Amino acid sequence: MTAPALQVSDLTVRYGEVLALDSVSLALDPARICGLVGTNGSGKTTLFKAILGLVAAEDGQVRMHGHRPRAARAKGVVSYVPQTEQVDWQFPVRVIDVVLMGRYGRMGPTRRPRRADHDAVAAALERTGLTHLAHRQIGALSGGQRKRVFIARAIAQDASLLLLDEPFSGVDRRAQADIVDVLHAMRHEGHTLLVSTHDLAGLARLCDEAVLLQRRVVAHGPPEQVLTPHRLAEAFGVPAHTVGEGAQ
Ligand SMILES: Nc1ncnc2c1ncn2[C@@H]1O[C@H](COP(=O)(O)OP(=O)(O)OP(=O)(O)O)[C@@H](O)[C@H]1O
Repeated sequence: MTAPALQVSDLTVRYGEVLALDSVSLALDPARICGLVGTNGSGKTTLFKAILGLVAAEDGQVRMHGHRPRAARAKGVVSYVPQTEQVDWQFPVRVIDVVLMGRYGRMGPTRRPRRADHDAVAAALERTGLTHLAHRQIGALSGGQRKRVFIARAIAQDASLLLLDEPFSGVDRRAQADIVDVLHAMRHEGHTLLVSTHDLAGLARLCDEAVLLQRRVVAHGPPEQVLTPHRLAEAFGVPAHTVGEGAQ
C-alpha cells in the first residue's frame, strides 16, 4: 500500500495561551486537490507551518509520502507558497531568479543550473503567464504578479506535495482562473495540493475535497458536503447560495 501524500495525526499547536490547532487529523491521497477553509484565525496558516515543521507541535505527527517534515523539506517532497513572503522588495532580484530558487534543492552546493533546471523554470514561467516578465525586477511587479512568481517557484520545484496559503488573494479573476487551470494540470500530473482559500464560491470548481478547520477539523469530504448551509451560517455567517458551481 502506498503512503498517503499527507498524513496529519492528532496535531496540536499552541502559541503560549492560544490553542491554534487542537488534535487535527487529516489524510490526503496522491493526486488530489484539497481546499482548506475556515474563518480568520481558524488555524490554516498554523497548519501549513506545522506540516512543514516551521512551528513546534505540542503533540501529534506529520508524514509526507512517509517522510517527516524536515526530511520532506530536504528531499524536496513538499513546497510551500506562503500567504505573504518575507522579502525585501527593494533587493534587486529578477523574476527568473526567484523561480530558479525552486530548483536550488536539486542543484547541489554549487547551485549551477543545468539544462533541466532552465527548462523547468521556463515551463513554470509559461504556465503562470509570466514569461514576458521574466527579466523584470520583482520589486517592480504588482501584488498579484508577485503571488504568481511564488507559485511559479513552487511549480519549478516539482514537489509532489504543494501547500498553498491563499494563492488567490490579491489576484484578479483572469489570473485566478489561470492559476486554477495550472493547479488542475498539476493534479492531473500526480501532484497533491492543499490550498487554503477564502473563496468559498470557487471551492467546488477548484477542489476534489475540502476541509473545514476551526482549530479542529470540523468536516472533511466533498466540498458540497463540507460546506452545508448550516455550517456556512454557523462558521462564516454567509447564506448557502453564495457557494457552488458558477455562483461567484
Ligand atoms: N506567532 C503567533 N503568536 C501567537 N499567536 C499566534 C501566532 N500566529 C498565529 N497566532 C494565533 O493562532 C490562531 C491561528 O492563526 P492562523 O494564522 O493559523 O489562522 P488562519 O486561519 O491562517 O487565519 P487567516 O485566515 O486570518 O489567515 C489565531 O488565534 C492567531 O491569532
